[in-house]
Amino acid sequence: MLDFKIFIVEDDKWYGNLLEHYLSQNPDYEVTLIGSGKECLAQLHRKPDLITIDFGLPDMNGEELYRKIKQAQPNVPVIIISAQEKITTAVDLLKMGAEDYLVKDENTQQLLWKAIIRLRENQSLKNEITQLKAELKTRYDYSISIVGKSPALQAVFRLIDKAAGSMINVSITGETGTGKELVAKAVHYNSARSGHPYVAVNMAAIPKELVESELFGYEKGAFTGAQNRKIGRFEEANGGTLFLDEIGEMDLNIQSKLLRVLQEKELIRLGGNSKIKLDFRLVVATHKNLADEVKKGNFREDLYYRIVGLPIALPPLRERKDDLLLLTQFFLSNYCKENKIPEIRVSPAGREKLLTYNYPGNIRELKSVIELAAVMSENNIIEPDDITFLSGNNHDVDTVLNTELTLREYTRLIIRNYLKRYNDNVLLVAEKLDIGKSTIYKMLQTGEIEGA
Ligand SMILES: Nc1ncnc2c1ncn2[C@@H]1O[C@H](COP(=O)(O)OP(=O)(O)OP(=O)(O)O)[C@@H](O)[C@H]1O
Repeated sequence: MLDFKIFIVEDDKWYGNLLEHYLSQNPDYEVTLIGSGKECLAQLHRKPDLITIDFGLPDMNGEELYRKIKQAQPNVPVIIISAQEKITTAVDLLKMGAEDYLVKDENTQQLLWKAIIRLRENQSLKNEITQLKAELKTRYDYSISIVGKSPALQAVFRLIDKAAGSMINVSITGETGTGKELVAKAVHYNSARSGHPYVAVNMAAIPKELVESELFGYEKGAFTGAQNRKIGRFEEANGGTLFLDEIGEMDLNIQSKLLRVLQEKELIRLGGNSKIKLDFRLVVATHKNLADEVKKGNFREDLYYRIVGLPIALPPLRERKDDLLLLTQFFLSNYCKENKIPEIRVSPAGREKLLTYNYPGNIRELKSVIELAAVMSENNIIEPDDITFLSGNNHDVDTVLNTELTLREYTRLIIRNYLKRYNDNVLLVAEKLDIGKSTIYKMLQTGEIEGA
């Protein structure tokens, strides 16, 4: 460990030597005794980790020296040691940011010893927090966490930059598992609001009757069971970003309340009467086409225009197959690192198989497929047999069409597939495909298709 440099500024030589001797018992401490304020300032270039100053120095008083030290080195901790017990002086210095204020008596050395230990513990916590914050930032440095080189994704990156650099609302659309939440986080953590909260609420996951209290919060006694005040999610996001996922699921009554909050930038908790000022950036996401929902009367038009802000549309994975192998590599290497196992590769035939599937669950599904394949693989190589597609539909539409079957054969393939999906329920399959049930029965009778 590097030595911890301590300056003791004390004009009483005997007392200074006492402190120096006492603190030097710790071999990690490099203690320097300094006799005056001026000399202390002259030595600051040595970058001490802590300075203790005697309040009553002959050349300048403790407060003046404190200010000068802080001007030169704002981050160095300073402990004041004083012969006088004037509370107001102590309070003033502590308010100005002094680390501690110790009164000279027979316990001073021990108190100082303890104060230094406390200080170092706090410093190591602070360092840890700074390091964690830096890590968090790289985690959301989207060029690392959002993988993809396809032109479609590059366009998304440019929009994330635009959104992060402004305060505009953002609306993200895309099928399930395309990375909507990842984009919302990237916008927040790269924006000027990154030091403030990021609050995510999934509208589809909150029971209807709880939505209002969850979003707006409530005062004690607002309704039966409201035993304490609860801060709502809007308020929690104050200063930061509120991410409303699946906004298309929000019911019309809540939509009008959200609109009011956005217009007035304030809310009243349920059962309360004081207005609370709000300031957050709204990011919404949906897998639905909101403009269509507006046409159908399911979504308020005025709210739609308020929230649409900067739209970011995420392409489905099947439309950017050039990213698929990159993502595969990314998930595989994460998997191996997390499980502390040697690198696993995908064989050329395995890669072919991965590329023929259409991934209705998009990147989330690819991740699960890859992790399962990694578990199933032998000798650190993923072969086609190790790969199982989760939706049970191994046929990418393009692949099926390229097989060039006859119409009769296509019909057979489709009916067989549906019967498998709906547990041989002929009536349901006939209804789903909008064909007569007798067509299916006939094919079953002649053995053209076989039931389960
Ligand atoms: N481009 C990408 N690079 C790396 N991982 C990604 C990428 N896109 C998505 N993922 C991963 O895929 C999973 C699903 O992403 P996310 O939850 O952001 O999708 P979503 O669109 O919000 O899904 P849903 O609509 O179902 O809520 C997550 O594990 C996420 O980390």
